[in-house]
Amino acid sequence: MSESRPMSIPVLPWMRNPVDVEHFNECPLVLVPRLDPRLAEALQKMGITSLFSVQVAMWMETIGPGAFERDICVNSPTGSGKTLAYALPIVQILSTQKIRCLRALVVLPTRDLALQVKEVFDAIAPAVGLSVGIAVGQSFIADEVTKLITQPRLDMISIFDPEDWRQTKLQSSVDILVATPGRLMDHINTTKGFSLEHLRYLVVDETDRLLREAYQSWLPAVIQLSCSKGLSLFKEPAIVPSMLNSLTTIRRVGVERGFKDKSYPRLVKLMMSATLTQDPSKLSQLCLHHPLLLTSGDRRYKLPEKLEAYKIICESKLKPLYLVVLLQDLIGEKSIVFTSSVESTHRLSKLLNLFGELPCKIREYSSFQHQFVRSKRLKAFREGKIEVLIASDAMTRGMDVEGVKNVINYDMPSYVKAFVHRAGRTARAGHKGRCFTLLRKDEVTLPIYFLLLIYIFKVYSIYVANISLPFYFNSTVKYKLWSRYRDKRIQNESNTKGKRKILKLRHPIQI
Ligand SMILES: Nc1ncnc2c1ncn2[C@@H]1O[C@H](COP(=O)(O)OP(=O)(O)OP(=O)(O)O)[C@@H](O)[C@H]1O
Repeated sequence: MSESRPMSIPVLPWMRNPVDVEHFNECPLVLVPRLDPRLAEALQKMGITSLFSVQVAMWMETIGPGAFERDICVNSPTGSGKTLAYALPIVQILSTQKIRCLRALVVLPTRDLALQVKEVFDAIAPAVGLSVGIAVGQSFIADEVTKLITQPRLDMISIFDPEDWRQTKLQSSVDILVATPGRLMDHINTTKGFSLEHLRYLVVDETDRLLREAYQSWLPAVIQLSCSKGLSLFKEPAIVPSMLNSLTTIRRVGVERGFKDKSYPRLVKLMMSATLTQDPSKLSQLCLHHPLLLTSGDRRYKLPEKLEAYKIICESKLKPLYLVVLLQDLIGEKSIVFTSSVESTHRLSKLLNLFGELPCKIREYSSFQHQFVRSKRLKAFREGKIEVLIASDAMTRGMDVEGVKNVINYDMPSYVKAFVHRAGRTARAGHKGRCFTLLRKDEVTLPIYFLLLIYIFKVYSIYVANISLPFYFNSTVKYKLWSRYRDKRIQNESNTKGKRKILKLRHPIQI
């Protein structure tokens, strides 16, 4: 898809020698060393028969010789299986200690994403006797408290003594908690018995987005509350070389320069994103210990292997018509149409439904709707009852919907990251997918001085978190001619009802 280019932007020292997960081949479950048979069975029930590269690499750095010694940052493409890459080793290692208390916390930016990740944990954790909880906004906190904290049992005849109640140490009834930052802080500040003192693993999924958005400083609170001085409640099982059998790790085992004799914090941090930030000021908030970076290939952002990217050049005022023609051609396939804002999502959805000629169900998915409506629409989209979702960027990062064949950028994303996450809603888990981007002429050919400016900025800047899409698009994303559209013409016909006005294009649609 894109030629490889060495990282030319100065980055933190530990980011300069990443482990390339592409060194690890996909590994059948039967060959995954030390995988708990009960987990293997649970994975097979999910239809999973082998682990992807990033999952194998994570396994080596956690269950293998890496032995969770270091904090791990994963920057691997969308749809490459990052969720299971962290969920599997955490569930396996927690299952080796028979004790019920909150030991793993997974934080995600949105409620829908948290619900999606909880489903993955629910599919594997119970198989090894672990309990998973959820803490997300827009649901009753009281309901969550009853599920997260073991309330002392008061039998019918005992006389209730408030002193007794206070003496009874409220216990966590979950081992793993999946949460959004806002609701997590609610529990930290108000829920009796909610404690992070035994926390061992902190996963920050969609790290760059979470670090960009300030949420009542949840991160320092979690790090501070979980680093209790006391000895850890439980010791990790010592790993003797014989247990490692075929487990290998790309990097040298053992502590590298600068970390000798440093005590290992109990809290292991796992950072996951397809567009991991390189901003030192943001990464410093994580207080990473001896961090290891896992990437895929040597490009900063990588699109899924089987993604086909197309651009359609058209005038702004004709965009709705081009979109209609495109959707007519993609009938029967699940598509997500992205716009640049919640308002334009709302307008475009209204317009397409007013048009009424498209034989497919089109719905809006944005923060204009209440969470309940959004969850219902997402469920209908997963089930195929809705074929086209008109969405804004905020709603879809990380969203994993099986069978999405097409992503259409109705408005050009302003940053490469947005393009990567939008396009990443398709071509997931090694499947094929297509990404169409409607561009105006001026959005395609950047004035030469602007290209020069970007180049200079890239060469001398400390880090270029977001370069503008046209430059990236033209210089790296290869696109193919969408032949079916090359000689497509839209006839100029307006019917009496005025419902439909199709303009004749002065020239065939150029791609
Ligand atoms: N080993 C596997 N074998 C088959 N399918 C898998 C495997 N691991 C994950 N998947 C599937 O791949 C899809 C993408 O997984 P996941 O959502 O974890 O990707 P991701 O890297 O987190 O993507 P994003 O960056 O968009 O969040 C999911 O539908 C998941 O069920």
